Amino acid sequence: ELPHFDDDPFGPELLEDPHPFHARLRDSGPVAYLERYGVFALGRYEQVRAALSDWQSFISGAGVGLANFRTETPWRPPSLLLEADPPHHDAPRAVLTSVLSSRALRGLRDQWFADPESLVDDLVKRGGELDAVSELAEVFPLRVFPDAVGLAKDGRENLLPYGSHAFNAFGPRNALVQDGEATIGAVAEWIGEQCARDRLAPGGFGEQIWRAADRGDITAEQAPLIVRSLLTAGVDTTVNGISAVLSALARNPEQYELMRRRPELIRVAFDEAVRFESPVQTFFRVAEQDVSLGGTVIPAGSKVLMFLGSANRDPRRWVQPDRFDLQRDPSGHVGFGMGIHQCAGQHIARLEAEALLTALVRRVRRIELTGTPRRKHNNTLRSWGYLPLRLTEA
Ligand code: HEM
Ligand SMILES: O=C(O)c1ccc(C2CC2)cc1
Repeated sequence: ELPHFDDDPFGPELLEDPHPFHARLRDSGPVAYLERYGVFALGRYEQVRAALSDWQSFISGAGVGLANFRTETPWRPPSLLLEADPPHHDAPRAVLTSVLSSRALRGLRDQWFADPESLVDDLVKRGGELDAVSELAEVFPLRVFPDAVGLAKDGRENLLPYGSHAFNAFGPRNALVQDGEATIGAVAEWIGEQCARDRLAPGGFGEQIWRAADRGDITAEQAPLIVRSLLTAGVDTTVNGISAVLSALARNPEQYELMRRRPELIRVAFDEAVRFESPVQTFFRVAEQDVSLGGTVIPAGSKVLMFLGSANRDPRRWVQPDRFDLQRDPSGHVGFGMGIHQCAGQHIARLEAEALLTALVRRVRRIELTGTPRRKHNNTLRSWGYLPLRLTEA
């Protein structure tokens, strides 16, 4: 018998603390049904990974939020990657894979590693007390990533509000979405303008996407939408990934010590934080045809909600999943997704985190919480709004 839940995963209680619900969902069975939204729910690693990998049965082209694009008008033209299936997905994906490849990022490594050194130096000299969200996690990505895309200097304050709204819009049209709708018009207009070729600095990721259109790899109509993907997915995610790793290190000082002794663990630390916190908590799919999963037949046309955050803490897959542990191997986590839609920007995210953590371990002996952190609620992002820390000089 299919377990039914009337919990609201997009309500304030579960956005504040999803873990008890995730445990009930996982323990209820491989597939469940959320009555409030009329969608199927996957909480276990095995089924989330299966749905992410089977893109023919679980499609993205009808939207990866609650809205079904077959019956509802999207709030913005659909993404050519995230909200597309093969074959339409193929060319835009190939272009971004090439533009954002780890080889392509080698040129950025030196300047991205230099930037946070001055930032951390200033914070430590100032006594090391800070709100790590507003003074670190929201600062560093917004200094390096827009430059790498080739954005103009002014108007960048639109990037975080745009991303927050886009991530809220994957959920139901609750208060979080309605609050964003009041101001998103001007913000979305600014974002759209920045995707035009003449706004993008030569050599940046944006202009490289336009050059792919010159080569005929994609069309000139597709180019600005692919740039829009970078602006939508490239900022809020890394801000929350960085907050997540700083929060985890502050709560586990012995892990920070270990990372200082063994800097090769820096890259593990970020992926372990992405597994542990799952900055991107959920995504939907639509069943293309009747599909059997975990002993349940999911009828064609159904929306399926994948709880990435729950899968990343499934004790059926992870030993002591609720521990932030730099000596585990976090590979295989679904925090960046899995399969053909797996995060196209994961190398960017890892490089930003590696740069910041490298600057920290050099200058800071200890990171500790100095107050009560506060969450920032979003329908899709797991996010800190306030993270009071003290950085003790090494
Ligand atoms: C900690 C940081 C990040 C996290 C946790 C994250 C998470 C994810 C996840 C879960 C997906 C899969 C979506 C799905 O399966 O429907 C995804 C896809 C994607 N991400 Fe990331 N992401 C991060 C950073 C970035 C950055 C920095 C960029 C761009 C520079 C980016 C661009 C994209 C794009 C374009 C896709 C769609 C790929 C496709 O559909 O083929 N992401 N990301
Ligand atoms: O293509 C896009 O616009 C896009 C928007 C949001 C994401 C989330 C998963 C990081 C990915 C892509």
